[in-house]
Amino acid sequence: MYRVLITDPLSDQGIERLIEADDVEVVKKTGLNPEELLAEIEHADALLVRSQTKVTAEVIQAGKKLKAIGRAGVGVDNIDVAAATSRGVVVVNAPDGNTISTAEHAFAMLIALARNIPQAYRSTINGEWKRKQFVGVELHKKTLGIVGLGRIGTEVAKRAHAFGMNVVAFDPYLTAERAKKIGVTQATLDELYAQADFITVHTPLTKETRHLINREAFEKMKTGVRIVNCARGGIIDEHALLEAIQAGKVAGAALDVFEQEPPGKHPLFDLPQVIVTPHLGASTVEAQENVAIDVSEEILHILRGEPFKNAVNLPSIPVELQEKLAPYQTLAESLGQFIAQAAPGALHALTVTYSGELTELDTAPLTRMIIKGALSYHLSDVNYVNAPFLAQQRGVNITEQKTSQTRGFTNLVTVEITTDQAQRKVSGTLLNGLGPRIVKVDEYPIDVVPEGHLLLIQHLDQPGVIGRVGTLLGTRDVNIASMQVGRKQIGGQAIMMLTVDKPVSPDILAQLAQLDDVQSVREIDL
Ligand SMILES: NC(=O)c1ccc[n+]([C@@H]2O[C@H](COP(=O)([O-])OP(=O)(O)OC[C@H]3O[C@@H](n4cnc5c(N)ncnc54)[C@H](O)[C@@H]3O)[C@@H](O)[C@H]2O)c1
Ligand SMILES: O=C(O)[C@H](O)COP(=O)(O)O
Repeated sequence: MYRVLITDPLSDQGIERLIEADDVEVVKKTGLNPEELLAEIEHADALLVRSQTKVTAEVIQAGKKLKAIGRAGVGVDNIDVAAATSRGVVVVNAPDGNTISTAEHAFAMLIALARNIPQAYRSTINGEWKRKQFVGVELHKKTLGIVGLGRIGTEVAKRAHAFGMNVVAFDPYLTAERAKKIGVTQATLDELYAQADFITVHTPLTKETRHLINREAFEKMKTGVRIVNCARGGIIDEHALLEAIQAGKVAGAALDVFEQEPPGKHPLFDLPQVIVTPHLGASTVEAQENVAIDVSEEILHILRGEPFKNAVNLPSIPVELQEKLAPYQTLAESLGQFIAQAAPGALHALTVTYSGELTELDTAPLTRMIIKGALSYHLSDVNYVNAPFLAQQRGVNITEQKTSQTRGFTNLVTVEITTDQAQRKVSGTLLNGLGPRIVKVDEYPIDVVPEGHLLLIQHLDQPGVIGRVGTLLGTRDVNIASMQVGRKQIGGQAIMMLTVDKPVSPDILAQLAQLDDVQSVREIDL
């Protein structure tokens, strides 16, 4: 039974699939203080949050069974993603479900700002009738500057067009083709500042975007510009915004998000030009249901070991590619496990070479499986998420390459490692209908199913050596299920690969290594 802990308010309809799942126990505990969260997380297999819960490294560390963190929404800045990655915890979000709601909210804020709606409302219900004071400006024929033309920025652009606005956009990843398709003028930030009557930001909060809109930026803007932030507090320097409004440079600002949330009594709130909402961008019935459904499904997939798509700390793999790579996963992982056990010493470098039909695919996910397999021999907490991170942390040099040399196989994966004591190579293939096979170890051709208990023995190709190995194992009650011998030339270096029915004890391994003409013995468990 998987325990899924939910610590922020989520739509009940949205989490129905989790509640109905036979293998899941849902525990809803909102408003936990940090100590309570640390206590609860200890028993959770998955954690589901919105933007309120701060999922710190300490929380992730305390989650001894934690496999997944689901964010019912877009921004993951309340989650220490790096800490999750290093612990092998998958972080998934729901990037699409609240796009429309947030774009509509940003547009609502834009109109409210242009027409002083919140200020006029407050004045009117207080018994005043100040028609002159609340004269606004039209959006029609004005220029809207959009900083960050992703999902939400693009939806805002569409709405701006409907209102007859010119749209200029800055996004470092915006191509000329995409700008043309959306109907926006691509601009540098400085050009955008110089042209825009309204500026709305729709970027994530990152090192680059923190205080992107600062004092220098305000200086480059038109006098009378109006600013909207429904993305993240911190993208706009609130202190610089306050000064720019007081100086008359900025005519008004509409803010849904703040550097500190909740912001408490903020100096910006004393300015009549500022209108605010309490982080409501995604707060619609529809968006909350969408994101909760999306993230619940993702969590179920992760817990059940099924494919999932919106991982924040894993590269996304298109479904068609997932389907093509799926049959190779076992081969990839077992080649990694095999090679790590075949070579003694600390791993320095691992090179994977793909050939045959695999050269046409994006093989990065298979390399990840190989790294996982190789590291799992040395480390206990390695998984598909943290394997490349752990390899990098330990200074292992990973190389992936492709070659047209097929050596007669329709597909071939070769893994070569260098440790501080040895260098070894193993090649495997996926035989149509028969599954994975190891077809070469170093330069010796063999044919072995990569599973169970294997003995890899390096020896001299001399009469009697095979018999001596067989006799020793037999007398020590170790049954040999299969045996393969590979050699390059008669009487030269050779390898023996045995599949045995049970693990072989260290003293038997030591005795095997002492036999005449036997040079080395490695036990490999797959
Ligand atoms: N107020 C809310 O309730 C609410 C709701 C949903 C999303 N959001 C926030 O809105 C933001 C955007 O969400 P989205 O779904 O559109 O994300 P997205 O990833 O689709 O788009 C973000 C865009 O920002 C661009 N970008 C990144 N760095 C940039 C930079 N330095 N300058 C300019 N552009 C840059 C990216 O290229 C991308 O196109 C996120 O921060 C998200 O957390 C807020
Ligand atoms: O990044 C998001 O998805 C929004 O900020 C929504 O946050 P919320 O789930 O706390 O409303």
